[in-house]
Amino acid sequence: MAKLILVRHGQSTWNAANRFTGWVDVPLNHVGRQEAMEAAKKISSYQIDLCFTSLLVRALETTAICLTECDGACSGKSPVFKHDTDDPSWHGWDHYSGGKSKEVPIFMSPDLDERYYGELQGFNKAEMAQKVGKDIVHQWRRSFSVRPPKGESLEDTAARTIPFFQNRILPYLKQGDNVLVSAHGNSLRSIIMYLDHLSQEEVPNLELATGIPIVYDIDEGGKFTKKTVLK
Ligand SMILES: O=C(O)[C@@H](CO)OP(=O)(O)O
Repeated sequence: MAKLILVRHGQSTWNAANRFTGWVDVPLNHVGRQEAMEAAKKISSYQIDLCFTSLLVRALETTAICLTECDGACSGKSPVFKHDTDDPSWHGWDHYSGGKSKEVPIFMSPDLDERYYGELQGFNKAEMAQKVGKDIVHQWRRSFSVRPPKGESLEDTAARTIPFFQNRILPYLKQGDNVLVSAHGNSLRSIIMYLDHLSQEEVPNLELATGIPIVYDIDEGGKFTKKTVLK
């Protein structure tokens, strides 16, 4: 029985300022780092075999804190961020060989990045609601198929996150590995929509808190048998 642990990054500076963030690469604030430390404690009994994260620093920081701020999660192994060794500007792996017994590899992918918020990025959410109306802003933020101006809908986001989940993450779960995924409110909402079989009408009500791990049990056939929210 494998575990899939999904965690939305801790509070970022722009979560705290109530600004549309999307692909703007803002870091965690103090509260976010504390939340990530709490998440680390909550997942410490799971013995994580590998990790996937987006490329955005708030998810990378959350990953690093989750895998270093508790004794259990890495079972004495080193967490190692895996960069693209085909990139000619990359250097550094020549004299290191890792492997499952020594490290917890962390794979980074833009497919797990937050939904792109287009022209809304940087604007305050409450001020935008006053300007264009609460209902329109709610549609932009939570509907499945409505796109924010020049941005991605949740449907667009799902078109990259779900194939990534099926092709890159699920094979590890099927072979019994425990996998941590550190990502974002909407990239994770799209994955949870798929895992929980939520309809387009149900998904607007799905909200994810920062830094709260969600654990799924998966059997050998890749069937999801249980979901636990570690509040
Ligand atoms: O601004 C964003 O990128 C996201 C997540 O913080 O916001 P929302 O919850 O409004 O989709």
